[in-house]
Amino acid sequence: MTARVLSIAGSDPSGGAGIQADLKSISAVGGYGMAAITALTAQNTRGVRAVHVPPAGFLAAQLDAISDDITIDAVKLGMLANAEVIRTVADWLARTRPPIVVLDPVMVATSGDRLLDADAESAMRELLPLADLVTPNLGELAVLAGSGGGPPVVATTWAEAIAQAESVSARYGVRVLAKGGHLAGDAAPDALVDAATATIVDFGGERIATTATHGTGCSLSSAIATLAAEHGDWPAAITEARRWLRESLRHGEALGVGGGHGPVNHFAGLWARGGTRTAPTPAEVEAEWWAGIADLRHEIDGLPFIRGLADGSLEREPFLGYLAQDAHYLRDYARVLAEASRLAPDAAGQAFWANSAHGSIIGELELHTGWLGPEAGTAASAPPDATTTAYLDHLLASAQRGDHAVLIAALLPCFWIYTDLGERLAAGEFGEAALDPAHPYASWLATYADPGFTVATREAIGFVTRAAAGATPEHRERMHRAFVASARHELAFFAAPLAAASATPASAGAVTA
Ligand SMILES: Nc1ncnc2c1ncn2[C@@H]1O[C@H](COP(=O)(O)OP(=O)(O)O)[C@@H](O)[C@H]1O
Ligand SMILES: Cc1ncc(COP(=O)(O)O)c(N)n1
Repeated sequence: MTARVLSIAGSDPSGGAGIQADLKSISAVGGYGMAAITALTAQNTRGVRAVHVPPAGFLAAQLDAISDDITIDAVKLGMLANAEVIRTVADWLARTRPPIVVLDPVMVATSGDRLLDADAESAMRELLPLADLVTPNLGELAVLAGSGGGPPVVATTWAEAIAQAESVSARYGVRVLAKGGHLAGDAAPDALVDAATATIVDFGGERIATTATHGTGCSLSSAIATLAAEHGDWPAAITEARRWLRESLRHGEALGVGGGHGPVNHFAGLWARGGTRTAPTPAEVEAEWWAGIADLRHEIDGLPFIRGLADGSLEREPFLGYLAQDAHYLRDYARVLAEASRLAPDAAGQAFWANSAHGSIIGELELHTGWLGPEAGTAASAPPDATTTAYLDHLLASAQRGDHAVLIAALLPCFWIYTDLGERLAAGEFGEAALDPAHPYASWLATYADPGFTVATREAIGFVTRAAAGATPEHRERMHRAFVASARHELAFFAAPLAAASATPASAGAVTA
């Protein structure tokens, strides 16, 4: 299930920190993001120019509006601005008890500007026990570890930072993620410290050379809240959030946002892995693929073979020659359908393609006991011609490559084009003669319009278009190419019987797999 995550934080109009960063981070790691705004800042990558804190009552109204309606799986707390805001949030937390609360105790921006009133630090301490995890940077950790008496002593070594985190964890009964982003040196370690279980989990990592560190704390805490809701395990959530943040940090500068500390690229990984491209629905694939072979279908409709078949004027010799090639075709088509069954990813597909293989070989046998019986003569015993061989080679090669989705795309035109032709012949679209019981090929035309075949074709279209809709764009394109190649072979196949008598259509000569 998608974690529903609420950020309660300030707004950064430059989009790198605050709720803007939170929503991007929650989305990037797979959550549904919500945001209740505590404060508005006027800031960019260089610094904070002004802060406006709306009345706390309005924050309470935002929070209640959400919790009255929506199940919240995790809360991330960011900039809380002042003591009144903190108390409003604390009240709401005490009433609603969200299952996961991650507190990023934002006090000072990367630029050095204050984001929390100095007199609100004690209110922040009261909030700590309501959190499951607090994620201070070194400066914030020093404030929380201090007594509030003298000035905070910021850790200069990682060992000092861990010691401060242990004392904060023990004093406030909260897990602490100490963050080493502001440490001097080549390392940027973090550590999860839990005094209750006396455990420290270290997350090592070299420092990434970049100026794009605006909003790293916001982004990390939001990602951890989301992933903790999903995993139910803190170290696993932190490990994954850090891996994602580090990938995003590496691509921040390339965004070219601002002249100061720029944002990380929250979606760098998703974009690189194809995340910006939308997927068509199966119905859209069906419409696009069918429209894409409209010219080929139109050419098939106009072939002398199809016209002669429809009006009954087609000579017996080329008709039987066509059936003989069809018999050769069906025999190998059945083998390729069987291979599609073997490669099918699920039982439904396995059953469908096996059943189709059976139907195809039965069709071939019926041709021999019927039209191509012993009295049919020489046309019926012709070996596979070049057109039949080329079509079968395309299908057999698709089977050999072992990609089920591409294979069933190659198999589809034979279902689809035949069914469409059969339905339109039976509807009289090619003239009334095709409906005459005295038509010389009446029984053959009837097999085209077989309702069972129509049902199978609908199913085949469903299997192929669902696979295409779920495929990557590249994979879908390979499927489409195999589909179009087969449609071209269909045209050539219908053109071949009369190819000697009439000119070969231009596109039928240009068949490529
Ligand atoms: N240059 C960097 N290279 C790698 N990780 C970094 C770098 N800067 C910050 N981080 C990581 O970003 C997260 C935020 O850390 P930090 O900068 O310490 O907090 P904040 O953004 O709250 O000031 C931590 O996981 C930290 O390790
Ligand atoms: C609204 C808002 N919230 C938080 C931060 C801190 O982010 P960082 O310390 O990573 O710059 C910020 N700059 N603005």
